[in-house]
Amino acid sequence: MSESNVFVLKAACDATSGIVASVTSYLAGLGCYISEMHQYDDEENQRFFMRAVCRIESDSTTLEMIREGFDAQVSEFNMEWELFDSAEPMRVLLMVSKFDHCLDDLLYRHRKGELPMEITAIVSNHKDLRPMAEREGIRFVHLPVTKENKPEQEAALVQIVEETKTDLVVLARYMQILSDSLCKELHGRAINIHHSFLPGFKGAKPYHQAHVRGVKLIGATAHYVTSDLDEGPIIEQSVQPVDHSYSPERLVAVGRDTETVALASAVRLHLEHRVFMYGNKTVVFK
Ligand SMILES: Nc1nc2c(c(=O)[nH]1)N[C@@H](CN(C=O)c1ccc(C(=O)N[C@@H](CCC(=O)O)C(=O)O)cc1)CN2
Repeated sequence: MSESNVFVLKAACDATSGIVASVTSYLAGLGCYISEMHQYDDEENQRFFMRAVCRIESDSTTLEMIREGFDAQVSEFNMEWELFDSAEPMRVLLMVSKFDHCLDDLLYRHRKGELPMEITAIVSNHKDLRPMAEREGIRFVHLPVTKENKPEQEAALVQIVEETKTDLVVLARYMQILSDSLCKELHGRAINIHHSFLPGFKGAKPYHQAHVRGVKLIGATAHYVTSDLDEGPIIEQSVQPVDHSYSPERLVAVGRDTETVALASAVRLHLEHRVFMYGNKTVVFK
């Protein structure tokens, strides 16, 4: 794929002075124009984060050259960094069970060009949504999961992730709990949508819990998947006001909207390299 002249730099290191000056002078020296820049200094943990969108304006500079010289430039900072070519959309595998609203929404936004991604496959533990995938001309893989075949089916999923060079797995209402080993394999590259405003109402039936509790707000939470169910670093949340007159069914209907909004936003933020995982939290440059 042709290299574009636009790239995104993500970097993090222990906080100290001179980081921004060192990075921006290096990029300017190579004829790069910085069109967008965010930085955050976590004073509590002395950790520094930055994201820059840059355009190469020099004909003699390539992204590979920038990568090759970067470590030497920032060696004093022991920096974790990555450069992403904006012409290379992330490769994304979507997982779903029976509820179709999040998958449908992501496919619509992708069709409208809102989500810069290559969809590598749609994987489901049920056959119900195969027609939705086929309508879009996307490979559909049915991997039914039982307690007995879970390791085998998860191994099949990992093989698909590897053979399709998938960068990100999105659990768009996939209702099976991923094993610890799969969570480790997909660390930092699997996003789940939980149908409640975490930390409230974990587990498979949050709307009924919300109704019983009589909440006045319901919502959804998009988070990175970890072995601890519904405990992963939160990327995005969305809420809607409700009241005593809402039946569980109406709560589910309103909840669907919060799920699609939260998940689409979280996926877009990840695709645009705007999210840093940091302990069990995130830093997000919107
Ligand atoms: N390792 C993780 N796996 C998954 C997570 C996660 O946070 N960590 N999130 C879930 C999604 N989810 C809530 O958002 C969720 C899905 C399913 C269940 C559950 O209890 N499932 C039962 C089976 C239900 C069924 O077959 O329909 C189970 O797996 O025994 C709880 C929460 C996705 N995976």
